[in-house]
Amino acid sequence: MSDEVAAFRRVSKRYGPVRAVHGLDLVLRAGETVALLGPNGAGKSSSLDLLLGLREPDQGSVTLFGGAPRAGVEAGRVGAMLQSGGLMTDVRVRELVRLACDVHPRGHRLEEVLRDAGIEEIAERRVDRLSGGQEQRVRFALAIAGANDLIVLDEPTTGMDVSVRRQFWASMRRQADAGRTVLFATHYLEEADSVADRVLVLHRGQLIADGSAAEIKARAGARRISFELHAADGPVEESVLRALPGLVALDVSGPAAGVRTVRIRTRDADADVAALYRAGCYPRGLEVAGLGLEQAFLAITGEQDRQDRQDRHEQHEQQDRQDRLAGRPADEETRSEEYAR
Ligand SMILES: Nc1ncnc2c1ncn2[C@@H]1O[C@H](COP(=O)(O)OP(=O)(O)OP(=O)(O)O)[C@@H](O)[C@H]1O
Repeated sequence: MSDEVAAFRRVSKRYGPVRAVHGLDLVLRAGETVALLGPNGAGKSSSLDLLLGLREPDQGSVTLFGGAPRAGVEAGRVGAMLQSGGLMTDVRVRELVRLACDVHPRGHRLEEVLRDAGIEEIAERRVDRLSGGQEQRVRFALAIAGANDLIVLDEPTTGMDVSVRRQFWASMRRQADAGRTVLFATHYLEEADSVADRVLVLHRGQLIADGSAAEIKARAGARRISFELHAADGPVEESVLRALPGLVALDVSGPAAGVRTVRIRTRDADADVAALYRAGCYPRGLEVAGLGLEQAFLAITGEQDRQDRQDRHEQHEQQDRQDRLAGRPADEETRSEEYAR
Protein backbone atom coordinates (compact mmCIF):
# COMPACT_ATOMS: atom_id res chain seq x y z
CA MET A 1 0.00 0.00 0.00
CA SER A 2 1.15 3.52 -0.71
CA ASP A 3 1.36 4.70 2.90
CA GLU A 4 3.57 1.76 3.88
CA VAL A 5 6.78 3.06 5.46
CA ALA A 6 8.38 -0.18 6.59
CA ALA A 7 7.51 -3.86 6.49
CA PHE A 8 8.82 -6.99 8.19
CA ARG A 9 7.68 -10.15 6.46
CA ARG A 10 8.21 -13.37 8.41
CA VAL A 11 11.54 -12.08 9.67
CA SER A 12 13.81 -14.20 11.88
CA LYS A 13 17.25 -13.44 13.24
CA ARG A 14 19.51 -15.63 15.38
CA TYR A 15 22.83 -14.97 17.05
CA GLY A 16 24.27 -18.48 17.25
CA PRO A 17 21.90 -20.38 19.52
CA VAL A 18 19.99 -17.24 20.58
CA ARG A 19 16.73 -16.61 18.74
CA ALA A 20 16.48 -12.80 18.82
CA VAL A 21 13.62 -12.24 16.34
CA HIS A 22 11.19 -14.96 15.34
CA GLY A 23 8.66 -14.80 12.50
CA LEU A 24 8.06 -11.06 12.77
CA ASP A 25 5.27 -9.76 10.51
CA LEU A 26 4.67 -6.07 10.76
CA VAL A 27 3.81 -3.02 8.66
CA LEU A 28 4.42 0.58 9.77
CA ARG A 29 2.32 3.25 8.07
CA ALA A 30 3.00 6.92 7.41
CA GLY A 31 2.27 9.27 10.28
CA GLU A 32 2.07 6.61 13.00
CA THR A 33 3.81 7.05 16.34
CA VAL A 34 4.62 3.51 17.40
CA ALA A 35 6.04 2.28 20.71
CA LEU A 36 7.97 -0.97 20.82
CA LEU A 37 7.74 -2.61 24.23
CA GLY A 38 9.20 -5.80 25.57
CA PRO A 39 11.20 -7.17 28.48
CA ASN A 40 15.02 -7.20 28.36
CA GLY A 41 16.25 -9.38 25.53
CA ALA A 42 12.84 -9.41 23.75
CA GLY A 43 14.44 -8.42 20.43
CA LYS A 44 13.63 -4.69 20.28
CA SER A 45 17.12 -3.45 19.38
CA SER A 46 17.63 -6.33 16.97
CA SER A 47 14.39 -5.43 15.18
CA LEU A 48 15.43 -1.79 14.91
CA ASP A 49 18.87 -2.85 13.59
CA LEU A 50 17.14 -4.99 10.94
CA LEU A 51 14.89 -2.09 9.99
CA LEU A 52 17.88 0.20 9.50
CA GLY A 53 19.80 -2.38 7.48
CA LEU A 54 22.48 -2.67 10.18
CA ARG A 55 21.83 -6.41 10.30
CA GLU A 56 20.50 -8.86 7.73
CA PRO A 57 17.67 -11.25 8.57
CA ASP A 58 18.35 -15.01 8.44
CA GLN A 59 14.86 -15.52 7.05
CA GLY A 60 12.18 -13.25 5.64
CA SER A 61 12.56 -9.72 4.34
CA VAL A 62 12.61 -6.18 5.66
CA THR A 63 11.72 -3.25 3.42
CA LEU A 64 11.91 0.47 3.99
CA PHE A 65 9.86 2.73 1.68
CA GLY A 66 9.36 -0.30 -0.51
CA GLY A 67 13.08 -0.93 -1.07
CA ALA A 68 16.16 -2.18 0.74
CA PRO A 69 16.66 -0.62 4.21
CA ARG A 70 20.14 0.71 3.34
CA ALA A 71 18.75 2.56 0.32
CA GLY A 72 16.17 4.36 2.48
CA VAL A 73 18.83 5.29 5.03
CA GLU A 74 21.31 6.50 2.38
CA ALA A 75 18.59 8.62 0.74
CA GLY A 76 18.34 10.53 4.04
CA ARG A 77 14.78 9.44 4.74
CA VAL A 78 15.52 7.99 8.20
CA GLY A 79 16.83 9.59 11.37
CA ALA A 80 17.96 7.21 14.09
CA MET A 81 18.93 7.47 17.71
CA LEU A 82 20.43 4.18 18.81
CA GLN A 83 21.88 2.87 22.05
CA SER A 84 25.10 1.78 20.45
CA GLY A 85 27.75 3.98 18.84
CA GLY A 86 29.61 6.84 20.53
CA LEU A 87 29.52 10.52 19.58
CA MET A 88 32.59 12.35 18.24
CA THR A 89 34.35 13.64 21.34
CA ASP A 90 36.73 16.55 20.65
CA VAL A 91 34.09 18.84 19.10
CA ARG A 92 31.48 21.21 20.45
CA VAL A 93 27.80 20.35 20.29
CA ARG A 94 27.15 23.11 17.73
CA GLU A 95 29.89 21.77 15.40
CA LEU A 96 28.63 18.22 15.62
CA VAL A 97 25.02 19.17 14.88
CA ARG A 98 26.13 21.50 12.04
CA LEU A 99 28.01 18.59 10.47
CA ALA A 100 24.87 16.41 10.68
CA CYS A 101 22.77 19.17 9.03
CA ASP A 102 25.38 19.66 6.29
CA VAL A 103 25.77 16.01 5.35
CA HIS A 104 22.03 15.29 5.37
CA PRO A 105 20.59 15.34 1.82
CA ARG A 106 17.64 17.37 3.12
CA GLY A 107 19.31 19.01 6.12
CA HIS A 108 17.52 21.57 8.31
CA ARG A 109 18.99 24.88 9.47
CA LEU A 110 21.34 24.45 12.42
CA GLU A 111 19.59 26.94 14.73
CA GLU A 112 16.26 25.27 14.05
CA VAL A 113 17.61 21.86 15.04
CA LEU A 114 19.29 23.17 18.20
CA ARG A 115 15.99 24.77 19.19
CA ASP A 116 13.83 21.75 18.33
CA ALA A 117 16.07 19.40 20.29
CA GLY A 118 16.17 21.86 23.22
CA ILE A 119 19.97 22.08 23.26
CA GLU A 120 20.60 25.77 22.54
CA GLU A 121 21.96 26.23 26.07
CA ILE A 122 24.56 23.50 25.72
CA ALA A 123 25.52 24.27 22.11
CA GLU A 124 28.99 25.58 23.08
CA ARG A 125 29.83 22.63 25.37
CA ARG A 126 32.34 20.02 24.32
CA VAL A 127 30.61 16.73 23.54
CA ASP A 128 32.84 14.75 25.92
CA ARG A 129 31.80 16.98 28.87
CA LEU A 130 28.06 16.28 28.60
CA SER A 131 25.96 14.42 31.15
CA GLY A 132 24.17 11.24 30.05
CA GLY A 133 20.84 13.03 29.59
CA GLN A 134 22.44 15.90 27.65
CA GLU A 135 24.22 13.40 25.42
CA GLN A 136 20.86 11.78 24.67
CA ARG A 137 19.44 15.14 23.59
CA VAL A 138 22.38 15.69 21.26
CA ARG A 139 21.77 12.25 19.75
CA PHE A 140 18.16 13.29 19.24
CA ALA A 141 19.32 16.48 17.48
CA LEU A 142 21.34 14.30 15.10
CA ALA A 143 18.25 12.19 14.41
CA ILE A 144 16.19 15.27 13.45
CA ALA A 145 18.94 17.16 11.58
CA GLY A 146 17.16 16.68 8.25
CA ALA A 147 13.68 16.22 6.81
CA ASN A 148 13.37 12.50 7.59
CA ASP A 149 10.22 10.56 6.86
CA LEU A 150 10.90 8.05 9.62
CA ILE A 151 12.51 8.58 13.02
CA VAL A 152 13.74 5.51 14.90
CA LEU A 153 14.61 5.85 18.57
CA ASP A 154 16.01 3.10 20.78
CA GLU A 155 15.26 3.88 24.43
CA PRO A 156 15.62 7.62 23.81
CA THR A 157 14.88 8.93 27.29
CA THR A 158 17.31 6.72 29.22
CA GLY A 159 19.28 9.00 31.54
CA MET A 160 16.95 12.00 31.11
CA ASP A 161 15.41 13.55 34.21
CA VAL A 162 11.66 14.10 34.42
CA SER A 163 11.54 17.66 33.05
CA VAL A 164 13.99 16.97 30.23
CA ARG A 165 11.98 13.89 29.35
CA ARG A 166 8.84 16.00 29.11
CA GLN A 167 10.59 18.51 26.82
CA PHE A 168 11.91 15.64 24.74
CA TRP A 169 8.43 14.21 24.14
CA ALA A 170 7.07 17.66 23.33
CA SER A 171 9.67 18.05 20.56
CA MET A 172 9.02 14.47 19.48
CA ARG A 173 5.33 15.27 19.17
CA ARG A 174 6.19 18.23 16.92
CA GLN A 175 8.00 15.77 14.64
CA ALA A 176 4.94 13.52 14.57
CA ASP A 177 2.66 16.52 13.95
CA ALA A 178 4.82 17.39 10.95
CA GLY A 179 3.72 14.04 9.49
CA ARG A 180 6.80 11.97 10.33
CA THR A 181 6.50 8.35 11.31
CA VAL A 182 8.08 7.67 14.68
CA LEU A 183 9.11 4.27 16.02
CA PHE A 184 10.59 4.12 19.51
CA ALA A 185 11.62 1.31 21.83
CA THR A 186 11.11 2.01 25.50
CA HIS A 187 10.97 0.48 28.96
CA TYR A 188 8.85 3.39 30.23
CA LEU A 189 5.33 2.20 29.73
CA GLU A 190 3.78 5.52 30.68
CA GLU A 191 5.61 7.03 27.68
CA ALA A 192 4.09 4.47 25.37
CA ASP A 193 0.70 5.09 26.94
CA SER A 194 0.79 8.87 26.55
CA VAL A 195 2.78 9.31 23.32
CA ALA A 196 2.13 6.37 21.01
CA ASP A 197 -0.95 5.81 18.91
CA ARG A 198 0.11 2.21 18.37
CA VAL A 199 1.87 -0.15 20.78
CA LEU A 200 3.75 -3.29 19.80
CA VAL A 201 4.72 -5.84 22.44
CA LEU A 202 7.65 -8.11 21.63
CA HIS A 203 8.38 -11.16 23.73
CA ARG A 204 11.16 -13.66 23.05
CA GLY A 205 11.48 -12.27 19.52
CA GLN A 206 7.75 -12.61 18.72
CA LEU A 207 5.08 -9.97 18.35
CA ILE A 208 2.48 -10.85 20.97
CA ALA A 209 0.34 -7.69 20.92
CA ASP A 210 -0.29 -4.91 18.42
CA GLY A 211 -2.86 -2.17 18.92
CA SER A 212 -3.60 1.11 20.63
CA ALA A 213 -2.71 1.32 24.33
CA ALA A 214 -6.46 1.16 25.06
CA GLU A 215 -6.83 -2.03 22.99
CA ILE A 216 -3.86 -3.65 24.70
CA LYS A 217 -5.25 -2.80 28.11
CA ALA A 218 -8.63 -4.20 27.05
CA ARG A 219 -7.03 -7.41 25.85
CA ALA A 220 -5.24 -7.87 29.16
CA GLY A 221 -8.45 -7.20 31.05
CA ALA A 222 -8.32 -3.46 31.44
CA ARG A 223 -10.33 -3.06 34.60
CA ARG A 224 -10.42 -4.46 38.05
CA ILE A 225 -13.62 -4.98 40.01
CA SER A 226 -13.55 -5.79 43.69
CA PHE A 227 -16.39 -6.33 46.16
CA GLU A 228 -17.51 -8.41 49.11
CA LEU A 229 -20.17 -11.09 49.19
CA HIS A 230 -21.79 -11.49 52.61
CA ALA A 231 -23.33 -14.84 53.49
CA ALA A 232 -26.19 -12.91 55.12
CA ASP A 233 -27.22 -11.65 51.64
CA GLY A 234 -27.75 -15.20 50.37
CA PRO A 235 -25.53 -17.87 48.79
CA VAL A 236 -23.62 -17.15 45.57
CA GLU A 237 -22.04 -20.04 43.64
CA GLU A 238 -18.57 -19.41 42.26
CA SER A 239 -19.87 -20.61 38.88
CA VAL A 240 -21.92 -17.37 38.72
CA LEU A 241 -18.70 -15.39 38.98
CA ARG A 242 -16.90 -17.59 36.46
CA ALA A 243 -19.70 -16.97 33.93
CA LEU A 244 -19.34 -13.16 34.01
CA PRO A 245 -19.17 -11.97 30.39
CA GLY A 246 -15.96 -9.89 30.58
CA LEU A 247 -14.05 -12.11 33.00
CA VAL A 248 -10.29 -12.48 32.46
CA ALA A 249 -9.17 -13.52 35.95
CA LEU A 250 -10.95 -14.28 39.21
CA ASP A 251 -9.66 -14.35 42.76
CA VAL A 252 -11.96 -15.20 45.69
CA SER A 253 -10.69 -15.14 49.27
CA GLY A 254 -12.51 -16.17 52.44
CA PRO A 255 -15.03 -16.73 53.74
CA ALA A 256 -13.94 -15.03 56.94
CA ALA A 257 -16.80 -14.27 59.33
CA GLY A 258 -19.24 -15.01 56.51
CA VAL A 259 -17.59 -12.56 54.07
CA ARG A 260 -15.86 -13.48 50.81
CA THR A 261 -13.71 -10.91 49.01
CA VAL A 262 -13.87 -11.09 45.22
CA ARG A 263 -11.33 -9.53 42.84
CA ILE A 264 -11.94 -9.68 39.12
CA ARG A 265 -9.91 -8.57 36.13
CA THR A 266 -12.28 -7.86 33.25
CA ARG A 267 -12.62 -6.61 29.70
CA ASP A 268 -16.07 -5.20 30.38
CA ALA A 269 -16.75 -3.96 33.90
CA ASP A 270 -20.20 -2.54 33.07
CA ALA A 271 -21.48 -5.84 31.67
CA ASP A 272 -20.08 -7.78 34.64
CA VAL A 273 -21.67 -5.53 37.24
CA ALA A 274 -25.01 -5.70 35.43
CA ALA A 275 -24.71 -9.51 35.25
CA LEU A 276 -23.98 -9.72 38.98
CA TYR A 277 -27.17 -7.87 39.83
CA ARG A 278 -29.17 -9.89 37.28
CA ALA A 279 -27.93 -13.10 38.95
CA GLY A 280 -29.35 -11.83 42.25
CA CYS A 281 -25.97 -11.05 43.86
CA TYR A 282 -25.55 -8.18 46.24
CA PRO A 283 -21.94 -7.00 45.84
CA ARG A 284 -20.99 -4.81 48.79
CA GLY A 285 -18.24 -2.15 48.72
CA LEU A 286 -18.10 -2.39 44.94
CA GLU A 287 -15.01 -0.74 43.41
CA VAL A 288 -14.04 -0.50 39.73
CA ALA A 289 -10.53 0.65 38.83
CA GLY A 290 -8.63 1.07 35.57
CA LEU A 291 -5.55 -0.97 34.79
CA GLY A 292 -2.40 0.85 33.64
CA LEU A 293 -0.48 -0.16 30.54
CA GLU A 294 2.26 -1.46 32.81
CA GLN A 295 -0.08 -3.95 34.48
CA ALA A 296 -1.51 -4.88 31.08
CA PHE A 297 2.02 -5.47 29.77
CA LEU A 298 2.90 -7.68 32.75
CA ALA A 299 -0.36 -9.60 32.35
CA ILE A 300 0.20 -10.21 28.61
CA THR A 301 3.87 -11.21 28.86
CA GLY A 302 3.16 -13.33 31.97
CA GLU A 303 0.33 -15.08 30.14
CA GLN A 304 2.62 -15.72 27.16
CA ASP A 305 5.29 -17.20 29.49
CA ARG A 306 2.70 -19.55 31.01
CA GLN A 307 1.52 -20.55 27.53
CA ASP A 308 5.11 -21.20 26.35
CA ARG A 309 5.79 -23.41 29.42
CA GLN A 310 2.55 -25.27 28.84
CA ASP A 311 3.40 -25.82 25.14
CA ARG A 312 6.87 -27.14 26.02
CA HIS A 313 5.41 -29.41 28.67
CA GLU A 314 2.89 -30.85 26.20
CA GLN A 315 5.61 -31.36 23.56
CA HIS A 316 7.73 -33.23 26.10
CA GLU A 317 4.84 -35.41 27.19
CA GLN A 318 4.16 -36.29 23.58
CA GLN A 319 7.86 -37.08 23.05
CA ASP A 320 7.85 -39.26 26.19
CA ARG A 321 4.85 -41.20 24.88
CA GLN A 322 6.61 -41.75 21.54
CA ASP A 323 9.82 -42.79 23.35
CA ARG A 324 7.93 -45.29 25.49
CA LEU A 325 6.17 -46.74 22.46
CA ALA A 326 9.53 -47.06 20.69
CA GLY A 327 11.11 -48.58 23.84
CA ARG A 328 13.57 -45.66 24.27
CA PRO A 329 14.39 -44.34 27.78
CA ALA A 330 12.96 -40.83 28.35
CA ASP A 331 15.52 -38.07 28.90
CA GLU A 332 13.96 -36.81 32.17
CA GLU A 333 16.81 -34.53 33.20
CA THR A 334 16.82 -32.42 30.02
CA ARG A 335 13.04 -32.30 30.06
CA SER A 336 12.74 -30.99 33.59
CA GLU A 337 15.45 -28.40 32.94
CA GLU A 338 13.64 -27.16 29.86
CA TYR A 339 10.30 -27.13 31.62
CA ALA A 340 11.75 -24.89 34.34
CA ARG A 341 12.92 -22.30 31.78
N1 LIG B 1 25.44 -9.23 18.86
C1 LIG B 1 24.82 -10.17 19.55
N2 LIG B 1 25.39 -11.39 19.71
C2 LIG B 1 24.77 -12.37 20.39
N3 LIG B 1 23.56 -12.23 20.98
C3 LIG B 1 22.96 -11.03 20.87
C4 LIG B 1 23.56 -9.95 20.15
N4 LIG B 1 22.72 -8.89 20.20
C5 LIG B 1 21.65 -9.29 20.92
N5 LIG B 1 21.78 -10.58 21.31
C6 LIG B 1 20.79 -11.38 22.06
O1 LIG B 1 19.59 -11.38 21.32
C7 LIG B 1 18.47 -11.25 22.17
C8 LIG B 1 17.68 -10.01 21.80
O2 LIG B 1 18.47 -8.87 22.13
P1 LIG B 1 18.01 -7.36 21.86
O3 LIG B 1 19.14 -6.47 22.26
O4 LIG B 1 17.49 -7.26 20.48
O5 LIG B 1 16.79 -7.23 22.90
P2 LIG B 1 16.13 -5.91 23.51
O6 LIG B 1 14.67 -6.19 23.55
O7 LIG B 1 16.58 -4.71 22.78
O8 LIG B 1 16.71 -5.91 24.98
P3 LIG B 1 16.97 -4.71 26.02
O9 LIG B 1 15.63 -4.24 26.47
O10 LIG B 1 17.70 -5.38 27.13
O11 LIG B 1 17.76 -3.65 25.32
C9 LIG B 1 19.02 -11.22 23.59
O12 LIG B 1 18.94 -12.54 24.09
C10 LIG B 1 20.46 -10.79 23.41
O13 LIG B 1 21.26 -11.31 24.44
